Amino acid sequence: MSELTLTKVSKQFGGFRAVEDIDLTVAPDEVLCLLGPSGCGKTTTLRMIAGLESVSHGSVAFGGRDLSALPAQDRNVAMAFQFYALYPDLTVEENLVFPLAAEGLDARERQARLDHVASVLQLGGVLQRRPHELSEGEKQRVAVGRCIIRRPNAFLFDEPLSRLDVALREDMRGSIRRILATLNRPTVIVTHDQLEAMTMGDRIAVMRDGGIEQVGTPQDVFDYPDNTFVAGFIGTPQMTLLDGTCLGADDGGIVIGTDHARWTVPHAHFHRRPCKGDRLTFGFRPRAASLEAGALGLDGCRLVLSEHMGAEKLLHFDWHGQAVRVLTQSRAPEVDALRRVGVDLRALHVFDGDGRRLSVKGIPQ
Ligand SMILES: Nc1ncnc2c1ncn2[C@@H]1O[C@H](COP(=O)(O)OP(=O)(O)OP(=O)(O)O)[C@@H](O)[C@H]1O
Repeated sequence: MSELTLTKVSKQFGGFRAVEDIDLTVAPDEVLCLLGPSGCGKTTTLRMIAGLESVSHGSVAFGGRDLSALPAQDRNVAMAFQFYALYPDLTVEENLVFPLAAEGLDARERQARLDHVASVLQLGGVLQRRPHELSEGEKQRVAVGRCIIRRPNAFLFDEPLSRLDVALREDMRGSIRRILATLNRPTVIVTHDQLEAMTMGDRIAVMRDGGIEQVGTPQDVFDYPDNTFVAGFIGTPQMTLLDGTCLGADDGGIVIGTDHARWTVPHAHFHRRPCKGDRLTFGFRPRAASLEAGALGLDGCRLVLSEHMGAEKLLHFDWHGQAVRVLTQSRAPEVDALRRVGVDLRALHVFDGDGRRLSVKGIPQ
């Protein structure tokens, strides 16, 4: 099976550049999630892969063969905007084999494909039912079946689970993931839901303003965001990001801080060392911060708001005009109470003045 490759792909709508110079490779056995805020170019990228939108520059290729000039129907790519869209008057079986109508397959091959899809998706018991007689999960599986029965070169999904309620979404994330793993075709899923991207993607491409900010495994993108955009976008609750500067160096390492605090961070923490006077951004996840001691201490944090999040509380502090978030199981202080927030140095992310990561990968989280 062939990999999907995008090389320097751009899309121009009149004077507006919706997608700019995107490079991506999706392996045959891989699920890649395009994740990003509204309007960043995810759907446009997917439509260019499908051939529903022409590329302004660059190429889309399968197994090294450039398909950029081919119309959608000649690309043999399955695109599902939603996993829904079943024909209400047809049975499950008829819905499933419908996409094969134009393929000119003989009856035996059609039956073999149907049997395979019904067994992979566990639909054998409902083949003679109509959509209104199905549960939501079964409808979803039929819709997936309609995509996979054609055995396309690649699968493209746009916000596949967005119409489902929360419980079903959770359930379907797992089952679709398992189904996709058996298909051995490059798969691209567009989503603005990071949990969906984290759970369904082998890798995530984080997009912003038509470009790709970072591509990596869910773990990598979460643990080692390349820049402050990815750091702030990935992870709920959001990473705390504080403005500061490099104050110089001493025997222990690089001294970083603000007007209100200074900390020495060992040289080994940096893959690129900042210079004295450089603007920096420091980041840490709310779960890595606590009201106990930590090498990196923020004295005088004033509690603004405490939110219950099940077993934990999310505490919103104001630290000299900067927002600091702490996720804790401890009792919340009173509003306006002053507390010291502590952060383990190993959990500290440091970015330069342009928002690019300076701290090394490999710091235990
Ligand atoms: N046919 C078009 N003509 C002009 N501009 C377009 C066209 N299609 C998309 N755009 C613009 O291109 C940008 C990217 O759109 P796109 O739909 O790819 O974003 P998206 O990341 O999928 O967003 P969402 O999550 O809201 O669907 C947006 O600013 C959009 O308004």
